Amino acid sequence: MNELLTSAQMRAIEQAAFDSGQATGLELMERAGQGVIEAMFEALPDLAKAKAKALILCGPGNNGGDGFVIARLLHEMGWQVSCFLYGDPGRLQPDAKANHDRWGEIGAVVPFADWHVRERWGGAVPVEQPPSLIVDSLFGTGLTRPLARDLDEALRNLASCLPEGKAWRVAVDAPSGLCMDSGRPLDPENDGELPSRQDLTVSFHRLKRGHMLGDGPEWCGRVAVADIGLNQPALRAARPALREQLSDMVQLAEPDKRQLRKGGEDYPGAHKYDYGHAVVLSGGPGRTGAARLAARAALRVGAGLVTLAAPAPAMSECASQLTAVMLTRCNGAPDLGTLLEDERLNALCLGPGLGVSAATRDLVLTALGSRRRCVLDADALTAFAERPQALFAHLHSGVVLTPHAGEFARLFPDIWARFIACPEQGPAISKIEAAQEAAARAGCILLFKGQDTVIVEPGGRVVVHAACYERAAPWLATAGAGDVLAGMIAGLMARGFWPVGAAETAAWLHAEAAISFGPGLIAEDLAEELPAVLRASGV
Ligand SMILES: NC(=O)C1=CN([C@@H]2O[C@H](COP(=O)(O)OP(=O)(O)OC[C@H]3O[C@@H](n4cnc5c(N)ncnc54)[C@H](O)[C@@H]3O)[C@@H](O)[C@H]2O)[C@@H](O)CC1
Ligand SMILES: Nc1ncnc2c1ncn2[C@@H]1O[C@H](COP(=O)(O)OP(=O)(O)O)[C@@H](O)[C@H]1O
Ligand SMILES: [K+]
Repeated sequence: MNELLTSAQMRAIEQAAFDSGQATGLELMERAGQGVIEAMFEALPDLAKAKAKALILCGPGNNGGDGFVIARLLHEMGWQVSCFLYGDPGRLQPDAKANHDRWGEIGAVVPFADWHVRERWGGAVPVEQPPSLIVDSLFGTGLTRPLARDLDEALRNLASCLPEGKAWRVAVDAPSGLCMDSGRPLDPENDGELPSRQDLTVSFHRLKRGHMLGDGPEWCGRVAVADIGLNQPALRAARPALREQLSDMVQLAEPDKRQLRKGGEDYPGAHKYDYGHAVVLSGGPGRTGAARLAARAALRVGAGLVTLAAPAPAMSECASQLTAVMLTRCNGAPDLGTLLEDERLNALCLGPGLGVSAATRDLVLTALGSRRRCVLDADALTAFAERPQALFAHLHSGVVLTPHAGEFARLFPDIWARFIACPEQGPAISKIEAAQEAAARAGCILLFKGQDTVIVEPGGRVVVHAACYERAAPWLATAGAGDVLAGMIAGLMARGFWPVGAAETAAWLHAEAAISFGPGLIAEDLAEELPAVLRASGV
């Protein structure tokens, strides 16, 4: 249930269900409509108390078909329902047509040409009372191009007649106009501003990528997933073609709680060296804070030992601030080489506060040459902005790069340019494809930061940590939060986590610590919140 589907994967699952006789299209559509009704009354309890008047906007595809089911079911519950169709009833697909006709026995279907939004609900003389619920059943996973100008205008009119808060807005599967593979509005004319925000978006079977990535969460409002009775494991087992289509399934990040636990049945009498020894490289005087944040986080996440390696002039500054974290001198790449002769030092973190310089590049290349597991963040990335290839040539599968958007743009300018170009058709390139292409080029694990953090292992696991909806943690947008994340990944790698697993668990813990601490969070609080988070998650 922790998967994010593409539109094509959802269609493939649906097709496998038809082919295997698990369900018919009409059955799925009925369950979808029922699922929206149940989800919306559960998620929006005030809706039941509202004036029972609904406006259902149906589109030309199966998303519109779901809308006709919703219209009928709401009518059966005693709601007063108006149903509108954008599209030609004669060209509806059979299932949508069947539900259109069933609704037609109950009420009218107003064609788009007769919407006249302003005359109906706006201006000084409303001919009808406004609805308390607007259901967006125009386009779902089938959207491949921007909304037509006339439809877009009508929806914007409607939004201005019935602004947010005047009526509940529920989207069926997707807010119309949003590319569900990327979470990016297909809306070049309006700078990605869709006509309206939804209060709730009800997805079917699983979440789609667009619900969690990019601007998706902003336009979806909240999300619920309706079970429409598709047995994915059974379909997957029975249909080799489907297995293939679902092989690159993206997962939502989860912590590896078993591996996070210290001691326990597998390992009751472990020694501190059994949990590894992480080394964090520090910048010079006045620039040691970032590395200290990372080092403390590495220790809190459970590395057995953590050493901060600082240049001689910064030693006293560091010494005055450190207790459990150890300190050693490292005046540059040769010193790091000597330090790494101790094979117990098994995970490295370079970048926070290190400075953008040739010295940083030398440190990075020495670290990479040692083949230790390694996190490269911040300045360790920016130092290679002029010649990213000089970095990529030395990366290996034990390395995790943790760029934010600015660092990503410096290392992968061509991918970045394609990623930020305003999409005119779907499926638009998503942060997942951008990260996959970058990770393949770099040849190591890539954690692309942001509210939607994407973690990619080249040719392997793809994980998304989306800090949205109930996992929103806007307080993480604070200086030093990224340094803490880098330290946590290094600490987990020291403990023996595989790099991609370390990145996934760290991304989850990092956000969880922010959620647990709440507003007012600063970077120092993140590591200090970890014990509470670990305890609460049963570690
Ligand atoms: N896949 C499944 O398993 C299920 C799908 N269902 C519904 O079916 C929807 C997908 O249906 P469809 O594939 O028919 O697609 P949509 O109903 O989302 O879109 C209809 C069609 O419009 C065309 N189109 C795309 N962008 C357009 C634009 N901007 N302007 C005008 N036309 C445009 C496309 O040809 C597209 O196929 C889902 O979102 C969901 O609501 C549900 O009935 C339940 C089961
Ligand atoms: N609005 C947000 N919601 C959730 N997480 C966020 C948000 N903004 C930033 N983050 C997270 O906070 C961290 C910030 O890292 P970074 O940009 O490197 O900051 P710094 O360099 O100051 O440490 C990243 O892990 C990022 O994913
Ligand atoms: K929709």
